[in-house]
Amino acid sequence: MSDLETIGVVGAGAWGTALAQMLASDSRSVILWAFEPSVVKEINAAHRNSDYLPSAELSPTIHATGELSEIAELDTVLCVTPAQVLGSVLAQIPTSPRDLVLCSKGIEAGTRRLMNDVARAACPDSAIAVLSGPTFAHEVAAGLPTAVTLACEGGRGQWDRLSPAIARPAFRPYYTDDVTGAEIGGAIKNVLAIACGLVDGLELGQNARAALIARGYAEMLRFGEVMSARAETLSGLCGLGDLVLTCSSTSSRNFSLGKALGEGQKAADLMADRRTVAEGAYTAPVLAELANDRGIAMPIVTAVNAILAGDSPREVVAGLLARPLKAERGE
Ligand SMILES: NC(=O)C1=CN([C@@H]2O[C@H](COP(=O)(O)OP(=O)(O)OC[C@H]3O[C@@H](n4cnc5c(N)ncnc54)[C@H](O)[C@@H]3O)[C@@H](O)[C@H]2O)C=CC1
Ligand SMILES: O=C(CO)COP(=O)(O)O
Repeated sequence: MSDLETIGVVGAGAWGTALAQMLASDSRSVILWAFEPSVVKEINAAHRNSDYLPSAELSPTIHATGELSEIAELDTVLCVTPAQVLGSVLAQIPTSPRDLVLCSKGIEAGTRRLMNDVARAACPDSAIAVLSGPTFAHEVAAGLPTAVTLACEGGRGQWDRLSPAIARPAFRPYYTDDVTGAEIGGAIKNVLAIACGLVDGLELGQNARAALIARGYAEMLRFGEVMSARAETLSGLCGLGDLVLTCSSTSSRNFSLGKALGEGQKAADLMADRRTVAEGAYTAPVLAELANDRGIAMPIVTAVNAILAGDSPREVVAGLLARPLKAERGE
């Protein structure tokens, strides 16, 4: 048995399972909470999670559980549930872990809260950090080189505790204390990835995709400024880095959702009975509402939201292209 700190991971979808595998790569114990009893059983019996991360043979030092009380006693807990259920899952943890590292990417519908606000309300005694960046789960589970932003609200002191627990030779966190910026980058890029998938599905070409990435990034910067995120954070791994990854690959569930919409499938059909999460579909409506209320110009986010609500992709794109010409920056 290793004498390294045991780390908790809440959520055994693709990303929670991949993070558990990465953390266990130095033979430390990881306790992984799963929502479905069948997933707990399979991880403990066969070291596999065939529902959510079929590519990986998991480390035997990963112990799965369905009891959140097993996690509550640990000092370091990574939270990797879908964004819309983070609050309800954390509310069931009996005590506040010392450090909660948030890895979900989204904005809570209804309350319009970022994940750090959701977590702080549920676990007021925990110090919050955000781990976000360009990270396809199957690549991290395979040990491929990956870099992330680790935003620590507790500043350098929290970073000094967390970075040795989380960094591995092929997994490099970079420090910031801009928790809001780290969260905004991850939430918005999912919506923009749907837009880039739409461009692919509609066969609008690679120029259009590059234009969407650049103009989408301008929307991210405008939103970030109003929310007091730092532009330098959004230019890093958790913003531009993740935008480039997810806007360029069908490995992204959000990109694939957009592509299917562009090819003519209906959003309601694509979302029905979906087991894996495409967070951008939940973030788009709340982000469009926030942008509208605060007077932030976010035409691409608004367009994605309209298409998810059933509008014709071709008509929405025609509307985007017909907008008045303007300066590239500053309006
Ligand atoms: N998959 C990836 O490559 C990455 C995902 N993320 C983020 O991580 C978060 C989780 O995504 P994935 O691990 O990919 O999930 P997933 O799409 O692989 O699986 C869905 C997860 O939701 C859980 N779930 C469903 N209903 C639930 C409920 N009522 N209560 C609690 N859990 C429930 C399932 O047990 C499963 O763990 C998302 O916010 C996503 O944006 C972030 C970086 C990379
Ligand atoms: O966030 C991700 C990679 O950084 C995963 O993207 P998707 O959720 O679109 O698959």
